[in-house]
Amino acid sequence: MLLGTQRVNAEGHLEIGGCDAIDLVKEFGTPLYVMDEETIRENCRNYKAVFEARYPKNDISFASKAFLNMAICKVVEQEGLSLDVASAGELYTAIRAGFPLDRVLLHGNNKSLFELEMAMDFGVGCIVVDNLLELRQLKTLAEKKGKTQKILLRVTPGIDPHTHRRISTGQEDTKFGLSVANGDALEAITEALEFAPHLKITGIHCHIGSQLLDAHTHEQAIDIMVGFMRTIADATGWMPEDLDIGGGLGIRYTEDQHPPSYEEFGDTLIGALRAALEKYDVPEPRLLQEPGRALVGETGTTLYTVGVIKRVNIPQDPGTRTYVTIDGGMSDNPRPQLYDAVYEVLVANRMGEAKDQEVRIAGKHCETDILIQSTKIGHIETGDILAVQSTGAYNYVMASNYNRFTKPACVFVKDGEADLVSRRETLDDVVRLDIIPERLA
Ligand SMILES: Cc1ncc(COP(=O)(O)O)c(C=O)c1O
Ligand SMILES: N[C@@H](CCCC[NH3+])C(=O)O
Repeated sequence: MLLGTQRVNAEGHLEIGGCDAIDLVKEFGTPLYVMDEETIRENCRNYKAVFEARYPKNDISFASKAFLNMAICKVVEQEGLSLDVASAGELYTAIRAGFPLDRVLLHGNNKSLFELEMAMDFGVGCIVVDNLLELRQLKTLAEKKGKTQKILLRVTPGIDPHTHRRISTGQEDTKFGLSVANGDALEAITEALEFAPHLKITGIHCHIGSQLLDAHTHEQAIDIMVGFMRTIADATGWMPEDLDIGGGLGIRYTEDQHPPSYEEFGDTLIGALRAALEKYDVPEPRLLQEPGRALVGETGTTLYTVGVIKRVNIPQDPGTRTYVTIDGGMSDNPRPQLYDAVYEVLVANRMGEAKDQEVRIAGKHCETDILIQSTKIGHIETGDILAVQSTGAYNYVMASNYNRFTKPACVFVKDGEADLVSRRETLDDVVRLDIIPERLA
């Protein structure tokens, strides 16, 4: 499977964004996160175009938790998307990149007073309120500052999206949002309306889960959310103007995964929305979405250098297993450990070869950090370059310094050019926050 601008060039090497992966390794080293800028841009444009064609009253925010640095803020801004941030750090990145803050939404299930105040002081367009404590704190802050803050209320539609349990958020038993079913959400909305003019609630939000490989749960969520809009209007006389259905569309990590195309997803969502608007007699809201993974996931490739190759005996047939060890692991991609995530791998310097041996790809941490349990590749030697695909979402942003590894560099490739957008950490970076107190010196 080749994704985005990935190609095999005349040397039999993997090429991304017109750049030979082996040249990238020579220039930037490994592990290396390579992001295919043209495909990110195309994805932003296509996703937007799909919804604009089907339901013009809409706005798409990129969920920056999936991939964030200052360079992506520029790309997202240039492509006309809004930005969803979920912490002071994500917000600060947007601020430092000069992202228009009226196009930023702030999320978080336990926002600190510092985060709320920062958002208000910098003029963040919308704060997605998760709970009553936050609602009341925000009202007090807005009153003190003499400002009107736009908000959405995050609600729990009470449906299980059937994805990995650690990335399911739409069910009743969740730390996120307030329940539609037990009346908590309606109570909070009634209170929010009383907080005018300090708070201006414009609508409701839900996010049901991530890496969803069909649109069925989104359809259910839309029905519940629009039904809830009717309930709100009947109970309070106020009809929400905004309906935010979060993100969640899945991507291809392996060839056998078949998420809906943007078009299919758009058809299903807008079909469900129109049906629900009619069913509950609700006027057209502005439809907001926050895709993360679907815009960047398939655009990332991580390059690693192969080190130790070890054959070990195992009790079962055929009796041996080959461990191919890379120069990274769970510190640059914790997803296999956290979510049993699966990945495909290419040998970037031997692209045309028959895949005739089964191997296990292991990391170099003091853990059994297996990146890929079992995969077929061709001939492999120490020094070869492995390219793990679909690492554009929740990899770079989830990297850690476990075992005091230095975090890898990240490059954007486009039209044969490669630009460093986040440099590799140095050993000095690893100790830069350490302090030896005087009594230990
Ligand atoms: C509130 C919210 N919005 C958007 C997203 C983006 O999700 P995804 O990357 O699955 O599109 C998430 C993460 O799952 C989220 O929690
Ligand atoms: N980090 C998760 C996704 C979390 C979604 C954010 N709400 C993953 O890698 O799949």
